[in-house]
Amino acid sequence: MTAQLSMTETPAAETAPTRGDSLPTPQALRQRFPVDVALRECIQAHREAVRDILDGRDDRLLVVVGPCSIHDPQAAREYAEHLSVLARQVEDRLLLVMRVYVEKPRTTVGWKGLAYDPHLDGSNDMAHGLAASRELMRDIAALGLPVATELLQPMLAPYLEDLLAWTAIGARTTESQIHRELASGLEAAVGFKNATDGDVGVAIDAIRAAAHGHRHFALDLDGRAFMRETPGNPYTHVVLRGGHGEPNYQAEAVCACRRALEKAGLEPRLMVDCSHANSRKDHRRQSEVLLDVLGQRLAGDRSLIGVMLESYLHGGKQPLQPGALRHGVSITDACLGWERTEHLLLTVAERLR
Ligand SMILES: O=C[C@H](O)[C@H](O)COP(=O)(O)O
Ligand SMILES: C=C(OP(=O)(O)O)C(=O)O
Repeated sequence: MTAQLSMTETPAAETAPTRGDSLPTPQALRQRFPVDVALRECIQAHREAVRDILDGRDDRLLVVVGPCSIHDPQAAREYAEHLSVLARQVEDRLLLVMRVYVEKPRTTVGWKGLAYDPHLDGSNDMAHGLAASRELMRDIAALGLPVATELLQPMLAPYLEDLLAWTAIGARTTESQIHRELASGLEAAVGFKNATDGDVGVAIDAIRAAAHGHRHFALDLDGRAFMRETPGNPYTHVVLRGGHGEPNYQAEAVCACRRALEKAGLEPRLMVDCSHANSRKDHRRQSEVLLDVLGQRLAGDRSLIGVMLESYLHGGKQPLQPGALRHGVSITDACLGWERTEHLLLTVAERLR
């Protein structure tokens, strides 16, 4: 049995946190990778376009598409080049927004993303990771592509939020008050995933919480703690991602979600994530999910405002073995390859015409 320690007996090693390297402030990185007036207007236009879809003023389908995670900024740039060409080809029916996910929530432990460990070797060079993340997002926005990410660590928001057109709060954090507060102050629209066990109620609660103004603990652009006052974010929606291996993209589940939103007095608008439990983690099944959702939409369900796809230059995934990585293949969840993605989105756009 372990004896209880009194406060004075607590060993120093247990109380003193380990200090690592200091990090640049959000302001320093914003100065290093600035957003000029033209780009600010472009990002503003991207946000407006997403809001118009959420408000039903624009009947295009919102498509959040891109790698499960970014581990190689060069490959992500290549992907963005392809996507920006496709975005123009389908822009009459689809609004393509690129997933630029630089943080990954893990079920237990694992690589946590470009912002944390950009060299993929456990060195956790976060100063470089933050810079690489901001620079990449800025370059992608400058290509004319709206940028989406999942905000996981609230301290990262001030480094990136001025670049975002759409943000996810993930299945593991939708129930977190801290993430709902964060969402309430974002200018980008926010999709709240249902929980990993499939519970959609927590995402509906999150929408209500984020619509409210909050006062919460935050860091300002100079890295100082302050009390942040948020106006509340009316541009939020549910993202159905399935749960515990069971999908929830079929008409019955979509209808149940729509009814639950209406019952709560909320706008019935939702996105389907074609990956994760909806594809039963088999990337090839994302096409099947997307085509089913398209069928529901064509049958008249206008609450389905968008879809999410995990897609990269090449299909599948690979283990993280530094030095032996294949170019453009995911090191987290398996993705559709570019050719299949392009064919699928051209088909969807055509059918929506
Ligand atoms: O989208 C990515 C993963 O599903 C999520 O980050 C959890 O990953 P893990 O279960 O491999 O840790
Ligand atoms: C982690 C993700 O999804 P979820 O939160 O649904 O697991 C993701 O989209 O990368």
